[in-house]
Amino acid sequence: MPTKPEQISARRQTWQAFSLLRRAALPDQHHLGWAVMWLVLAALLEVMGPIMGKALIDEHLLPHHLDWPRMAGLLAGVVLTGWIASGLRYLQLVRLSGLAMRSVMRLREMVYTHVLLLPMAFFDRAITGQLVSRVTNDTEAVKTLYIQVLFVMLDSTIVLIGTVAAMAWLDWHLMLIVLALLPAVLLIVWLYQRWSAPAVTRARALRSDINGQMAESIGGMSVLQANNAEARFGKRFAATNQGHYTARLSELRANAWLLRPALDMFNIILLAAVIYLFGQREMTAAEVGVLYAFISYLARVIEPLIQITMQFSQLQQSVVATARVATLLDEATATEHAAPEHAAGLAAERAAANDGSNGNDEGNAAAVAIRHLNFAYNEGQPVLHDLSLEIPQGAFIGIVGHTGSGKSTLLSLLLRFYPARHGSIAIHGVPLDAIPNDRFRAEVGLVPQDPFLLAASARENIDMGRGLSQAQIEAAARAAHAHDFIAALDQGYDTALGEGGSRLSVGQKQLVAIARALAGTPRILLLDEATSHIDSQTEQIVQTALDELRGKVTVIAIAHRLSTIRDADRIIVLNHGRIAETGAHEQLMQIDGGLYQRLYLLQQLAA
Ligand SMILES: Nc1ncnc2c1ncn2[C@@H]1O[C@H](COP(=O)(O)OP(=O)(O)OP(=O)(O)O)[C@@H](O)[C@H]1O
Repeated sequence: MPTKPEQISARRQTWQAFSLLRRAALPDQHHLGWAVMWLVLAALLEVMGPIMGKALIDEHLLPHHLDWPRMAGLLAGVVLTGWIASGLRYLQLVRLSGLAMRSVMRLREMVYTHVLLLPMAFFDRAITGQLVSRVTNDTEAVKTLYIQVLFVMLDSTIVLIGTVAAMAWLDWHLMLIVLALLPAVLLIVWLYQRWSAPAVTRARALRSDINGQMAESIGGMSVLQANNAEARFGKRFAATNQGHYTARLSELRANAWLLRPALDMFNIILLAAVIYLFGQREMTAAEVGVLYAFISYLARVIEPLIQITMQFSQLQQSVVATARVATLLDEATATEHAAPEHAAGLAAERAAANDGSNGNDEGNAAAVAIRHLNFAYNEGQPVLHDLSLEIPQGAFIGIVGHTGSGKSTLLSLLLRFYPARHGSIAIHGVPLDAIPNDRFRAEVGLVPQDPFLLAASARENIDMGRGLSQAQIEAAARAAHAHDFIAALDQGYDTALGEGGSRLSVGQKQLVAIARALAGTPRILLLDEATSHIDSQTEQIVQTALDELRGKVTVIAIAHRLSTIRDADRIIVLNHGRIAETGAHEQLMQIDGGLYQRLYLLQQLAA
């Protein structure tokens, strides 16, 4: 029989979830073994209690056979088995909870580290909220899977099997009658789940809406308040919140009106049936003990059945969530460029080449050499066409062009965010993909359009975990003209800058971002529209900082504001992914009707 695709995917998800579960718990394997052993022992002891109770009643109380030491032994047995079982359950829970928590911790670390290594292309299609939810909520599902689902199921199954076996040993006729009535429990739980499932799904969806609305409102608070939309948003939130409340209420109603009463009623019916059947028999002394044991066992049969059935929907949800984490972990990470040995090999090759003075050594090579570069994000939609470009070391290069002309794409390729498959890019004479990651990141600095400051101190924002000395941090801040305003903050470099650097002005944030890039002493500095959001005065400061870098650092700056790159050694004008014009400002202004001239005049007019 052919297998349906959804069956395959459900099976694949289950397989993915359980293999991830195993991977996360691998270092704790021995705890798992102990937890199962405590669980089995506790269940067996719990089954033994009523058997000893029965012996006490049958052999001593009813026949008035007062063998005190044996009676005390049996009584102690009843009490002790219960106590020891509780103790073992505690031990099992400690082992299991520890294992589950550590598995979640390990998984979170795995997911976070993996996300950090993913290629930029992945983030083009990723949704931030969903990724965060993978790291926080979905990894938590692993804990649920261990503690709530698998162990409750295992526990309930062991208790059920043990209890049914004990009942069969006591009176197998009666056991069969009890078993015959049990499918009714399954029917009740099934009905409950049918009734409550829509409410559970609705409540879950609405809870995620509540989180979403809250995040959206906080993120866009300025727009929200500026548009006087507080009341409207408040109303929308209240409606969602009310919906969530109603859904939770229906879920609880299903529990209160159907599940509990029906099960209690069923318990009573079962009890009545057992008592009635005993009533039909000739009551011997032995029968009283069996009756006591049977009554003790009844609850232990129904409860595990409810637990097992109730866990199924939880199991399904946890498997789906865990499989989502597994899929994320299966995403291929960005290429790890040139392993250290390879890098050492390259360095040796280059040294040998230098000795031979072939003229293409790092010292003389262009800072950036691009040859016949073609690039498309999506097959068939080229963004860059046959681009060739040579940038000498220490030059200041401006890149301009209309929106969508490919400026940021070129920068992304220089930053190795995407692989350049057609054509080549070399930095200081070495092809991009032959430069080891660490060296590449040290050599190329980036100042993005959005400075992205951490909710940390000015020092930490410049250092970015590189362990730089105060002198290095200060030198970078001075070079970026950020030192004076940082030193004037109440705690200087140790001042917390607030979330997203909220304590600083937009221009100041950008200067901190420049300091951060310079702190790594890059040989090439890339600026992606770093001046587009700042005032003219700060732009002047940035220009001065860039001027001071001339000859020392190769600067490649994309700028919408042409004043930023007016003084560049060379300006490259991109048009639909091709180099349309190139030259210094004065040269480009000579081209009548040229793209640069038009862009410049338009900006002059606007100013
Ligand atoms: N991640 C991406 N996935 C698919 N297409 C993209 C992606 N980024 C940019 N593009 C497309 O590539 C083309 C060039 O975009 P790019 O961002 O490089 O232009 P730009 O010159 O930097 O524009 P702007 O000045 O507006 O930033 C555009 O058509 C854009 O739609």
